[in-house]
Amino acid sequence: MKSVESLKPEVIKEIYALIEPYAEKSISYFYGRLFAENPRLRALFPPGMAGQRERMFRALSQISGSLDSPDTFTGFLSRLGRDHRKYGISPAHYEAMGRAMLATFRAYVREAWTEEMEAAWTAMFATATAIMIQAAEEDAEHTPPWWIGEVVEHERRAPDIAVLTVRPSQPLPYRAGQYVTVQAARWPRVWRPYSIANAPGDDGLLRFHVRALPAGWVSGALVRHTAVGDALLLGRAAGSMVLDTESDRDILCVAGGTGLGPLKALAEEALRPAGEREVRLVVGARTPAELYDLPALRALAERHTRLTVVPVVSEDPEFDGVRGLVSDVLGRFQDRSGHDVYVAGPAGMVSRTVTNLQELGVPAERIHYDAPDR
Ligand SMILES: NC(=O)C1=CN([C@@H]2O[C@H](COP(=O)(O)OP(=O)(O)OC[C@H]3O[C@@H](n4cnc5c(N)ncnc54)[C@H](O)[C@@H]3O)[C@@H](O)[C@H]2O)C=CC1
Repeated sequence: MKSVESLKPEVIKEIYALIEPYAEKSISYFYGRLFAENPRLRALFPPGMAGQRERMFRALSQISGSLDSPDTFTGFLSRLGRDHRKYGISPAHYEAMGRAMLATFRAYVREAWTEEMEAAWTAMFATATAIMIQAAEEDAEHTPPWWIGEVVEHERRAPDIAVLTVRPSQPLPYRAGQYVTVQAARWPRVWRPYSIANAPGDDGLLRFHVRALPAGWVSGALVRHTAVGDALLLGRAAGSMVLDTESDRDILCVAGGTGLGPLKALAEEALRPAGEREVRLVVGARTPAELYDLPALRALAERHTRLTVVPVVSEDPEFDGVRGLVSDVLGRFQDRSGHDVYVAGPAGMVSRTVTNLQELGVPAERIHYDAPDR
C-alpha cells in the first residue's frame, strides 16, 4: 500500500472534475457493471438504489477533496470502513468495485483518460480500501457490525409521529445528541439515520422520535408497521452535535418538529445533578397537535428548575403562546452573556436559524448542529 502522502491529489481531482458532469449516469453505469460482473453483490444493496448512488458520489467527492490532508483522508476512510461492516462488505468486494470504477472512468472520460490517471486512481483506491479494511478489522475486535434492538414501547403521538423505545441486545455506546442508522424488517438493507432522543442511561434503552414522511420507507415502517416485540437493526452511533463539556455557558436548544429528539437527549445530559447550566428548549411545530412531546417536556421541567420549555407554533393564528417560525423568534431568548446553542430540525429551518443567530451576534463556534447523511 502506498502512503497517503505519495498519492497524487491533483490527478485525482482532475479525474473527479472530468466525471462530475456525468455524476448520475456514471454511478448508474458503475453499479450496473458491478452487478453484471458480480451478481451476488446485488444482494448486499437495498432494492432502490437512488440514495445509494448519491452517497457514493458524496463519498468520492470527500475522498478526492481530502487527499491534501492525510489525517482527514485517513479519518474519513476509517469511519467509512467501520460503518461498512454493517453491509457485510469483504476485501474481495472492494476489488470488484475498483475494477468496475476503472471501467466506468474509461467509458465516460474516454479519450481524456490517460495512463497517469489510471495509475494515480489505482494507487489511491488501493490505499483507500486498505485503510477501510484495516479500520474494519480493528473495530471487529471489540464492536459488533450492528445491534439488534427490541421495540419495548411504541407510542403513536400524532397521526404520523411515533416515539419508539428500543432495547439493544448488548450495550450500544453513544453520546447525547448522536444518531444511529436503523433498518426495519419491512425494508431489508435500507438504513436510515435517527437521532437518539434520550441521554445514555443505566437501562441502556434508546428512544427515537419519528415522523412518517410521504415517501419514507423506513420512517413509514417505524411509525405505522412496527409494534412492541418487533426487532430492528441498529448501526453504530455517529454525529458531532454533542455537549461541549468544557463550557459553563447556559444552553439554548432550538428544535423543529422531530428535530427535538437529539436536543432532548442533550438537555437531559446537561440537567444531570453535577451540572449548573440553565437549559432553554424552544420547540417549534406547525400546529399545536404536532407538539407531540409537550406533556413529557413539561414533566421534565417540573423535575428540573434549570429547564424552561417554550413551544412555538407556526401555522395556527389562534395558538395561545409564541407564534411564528421557530427560527425567527429567538431574539427574545438570547441574553447578553451568551448561550451555547444547539439546533436540529428540517434542513431549511436549521440553516435559517443559524443565519438568524449569527445576525443576533452569536459567534459561529457556539452554534452546534449536525447534518446526518439522510
Ligand atoms: N440533527 C438534526 O438536525 C435532526 C434533524 N431531523 C430532521 O428534522 C426534520 C423534522 O421534520 P418535521 O417534524 O416534519 O418538521 P416540520 O416540517 O413539521 O417543521 C418543524 C418546525 O420547523 C419550522 N420550519 C420548517 N421549515 C422551516 C424553514 N424553512 N425555516 C424556518 N422554520 C421552518 C416549522 O414552522 C415548524 O415549527 C426531519 O427532516 C428530520 O430529518 C430530525 C432529527 C435530528
